[in-house]
Amino acid sequence: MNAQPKSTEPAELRTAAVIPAAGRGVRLGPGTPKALRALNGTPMLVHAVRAMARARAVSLVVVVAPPDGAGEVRHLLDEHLTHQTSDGVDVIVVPGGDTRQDSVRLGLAALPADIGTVLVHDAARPLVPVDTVDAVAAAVRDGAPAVVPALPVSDTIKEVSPGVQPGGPEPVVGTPDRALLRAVQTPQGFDYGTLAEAHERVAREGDGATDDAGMVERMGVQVVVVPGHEEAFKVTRPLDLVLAEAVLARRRATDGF
Ligand SMILES: Nc1ccn([C@@H]2O[C@H](COP(=O)(O)OP(=O)(O)OP(=O)(O)O)[C@@H](O)[C@H]2O)c(=O)n1
Ligand SMILES: C[C@](O)(CO)[C@H](O)COP(=O)(O)O
Repeated sequence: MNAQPKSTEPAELRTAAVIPAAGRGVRLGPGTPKALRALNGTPMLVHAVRAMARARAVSLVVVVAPPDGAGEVRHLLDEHLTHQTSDGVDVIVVPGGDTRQDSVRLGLAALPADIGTVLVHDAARPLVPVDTVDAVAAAVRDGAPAVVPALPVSDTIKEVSPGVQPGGPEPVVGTPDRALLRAVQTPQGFDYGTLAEAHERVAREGDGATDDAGMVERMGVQVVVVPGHEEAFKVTRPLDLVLAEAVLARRRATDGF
């Protein structure tokens, strides 16, 4: 558990985390919604909530549950989180939507009026280290309206045009300079007003993005990158579960939790 005291941020400028957890996890395969699947016996979502609650700045966590599963998620969190394991942070649960974007928007709508900074964090990135969360929150609080943690890419990336036949060979149209590419993670941190406006615009105009920062970029707001962490990877496919359980086993062996 983090021994550092919680931030002394004035009440009118509190920081909240919104955790979209309403996805099915189609790429992981059939079964329980992804966020509710267990990693070493504990639901992925519980790991994610603890990771956010441990951050110094965070004083409220909003979990966005599968649309028909808010009651089950509330029950599960009550079962797994004690005052100690949630670092005394309030955790509220709201139902989500059909897309990640809808779910984040519904999470933002549940925030009280005294939130100045929002961290949006995938339930599917359950092992993000607290230092990464703190670094994102600190960058927002230091004045950046939009902050994303990211890592350099290790593969060479090709841009393709659609193949003539689905599943057939795809013509390569370019090879971007790898040194300038970053693989983006969460939590992504925002000034509340900036993110709320971006989501309102997208809902109105219907042009989505695969991450929240992408919506803010479209408004012409400068997004900045801070270092991400290998352990903040997204659990997307079955092999990611194997890696996540190995990371947890290593943490248990080295840190005792
Ligand atoms: N309608 C949705 C879809 C996704 N998410 C959340 O957004 C995060 C990142 O999404 P992803 O990893 O793509 O999850 P899924 O959409 O569940 O995965 P898949 O595309 O394989 O179904 C996850 O925590 C997921 O629960 C959400 O809250 N609401
Ligand atoms: C937000 C995100 O995790 C940043 O990498 C990612 O864009 C989510 O994408 P997905 O389509 O939900 O996997």
